[in-house]
Amino acid sequence: MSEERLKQHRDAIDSLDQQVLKLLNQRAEHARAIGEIKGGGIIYRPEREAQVLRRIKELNPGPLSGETVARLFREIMSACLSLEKPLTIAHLGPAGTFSESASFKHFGHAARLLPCASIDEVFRVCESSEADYAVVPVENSTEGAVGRSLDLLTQTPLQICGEVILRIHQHLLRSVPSLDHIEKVYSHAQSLAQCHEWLNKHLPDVERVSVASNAEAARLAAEDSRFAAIAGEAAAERFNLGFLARNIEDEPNNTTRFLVLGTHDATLSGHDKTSLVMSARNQPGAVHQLLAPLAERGVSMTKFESRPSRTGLWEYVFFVDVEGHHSQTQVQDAIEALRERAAFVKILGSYPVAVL
Ligand SMILES: C=C(O[C@@H]1C=C(C(=O)O)C=C[C@H]1O)C(=O)O
Repeated sequence: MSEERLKQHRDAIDSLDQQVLKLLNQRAEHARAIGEIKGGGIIYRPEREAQVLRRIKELNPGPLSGETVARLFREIMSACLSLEKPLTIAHLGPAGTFSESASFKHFGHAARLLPCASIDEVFRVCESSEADYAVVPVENSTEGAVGRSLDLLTQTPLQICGEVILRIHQHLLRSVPSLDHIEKVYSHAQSLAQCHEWLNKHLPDVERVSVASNAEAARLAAEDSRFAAIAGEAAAERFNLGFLARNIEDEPNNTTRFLVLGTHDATLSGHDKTSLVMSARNQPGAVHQLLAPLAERGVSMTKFESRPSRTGLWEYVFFVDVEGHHSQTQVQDAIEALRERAAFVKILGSYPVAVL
C-alpha cells in the first residue's frame, strides 16, 4: 500500500519536473531575447535582479522558505544571464575564501570568478576591464572597516552597483576526524582572533600560526594530517577536509559586508542605498554642519565612517551611506546641499539593498 502511495508521489514529481524544465527553458529564451535587445550594452541589471528576488519572496506560498526560493531563483537568473553573456567577477583570492563565497552569493554559480592577490589588484583588473565586476570587503561586524577598500574607493572611477551581506562561520578542519595530536592550527590572523575563546577552551596548548588566507590554511592542513585549519565551508570543500567542529567563532552574529563595483551603478529598484565619500572643511563643528542637510530633508544615514585623508595631515574623509537613490528628489537635494558645505563630495553609487 505504502509502495503505491510512494509511486503516486514520484510520478507527480516526474510530471512536475518536466513542467519546471520546460518553464525554465522558456525563461532562458526570454533572457536571451532581452540580451539581443540590449545589443552589447549593459547586460547585468542589479535593480531588476533585486526586484525579481523580492517579488519571488513576496509571492512564495511555502512550504519552502523565502530565503530558499530566493537562493534558487538567484541561480536561475545567473544561468539565464550567462546565455546573454557570462560575467567575469574579480575578488580577493585565493579560491575558497569568503570573498569567493560572497561573489557566488551575489552573482550565482554561472559567473566566472577571477581570484586576485590583493584588494588593489581586484580594483585594477576591473578598472582595466579584464573583469566585468569586482567584489571587495568593506566592513566586518567584529573587526570594523577594511581600510584599503575605503581608500581605493575614493580614487576609483568604478561605481558601486550592489552590496553583499555574508554571515561568517568559521570551522575547524582537518584531513583526519580527530582532535587528538594536532600540532598546529593554521588560519588568517583575523580568523584566529575571531575564534580565540574556542581555541583557549578546546585546544589551549596547540600552536596557532597565522597565514595569508583561510584558503592557504586549508591547503596546508590538506597536505599534512598533523595540522588543522580554521576556515569557511568553501575552503573545506575545495581542499576536501572534514569538519572537526562547526561554527567556532566567538561572536555568533559575525557578518562581513562586501561591495559590488562596476562601470555603472544601479537604477532605482524601490529599496536602495547611496554611498558617498566627502571631506569636511577644517573648522570646528564642520562635521555636524556637513551632515545637517541630510536630517533636514528626512534622509536617513545608515553608515558613517571616518578615515584619515591621505592627502593632508589631520584631515579626514567621511564615508556615508544614506537610504534612497540619487535619482530621488530628497536624496538629490541633500547631496546638492552637501556639495555647498563639503570640501569635496563623490557619489560612489546607488544600488539595491541586499536581498539575500
Ligand atoms: C533578463 C535580463 O538580464 C539579466 C538577467 C535577469 C533575469 O534572469 O531575470 C535579470 C536582470 C539581468 O541581470 C533583464 O535585464 O531583464
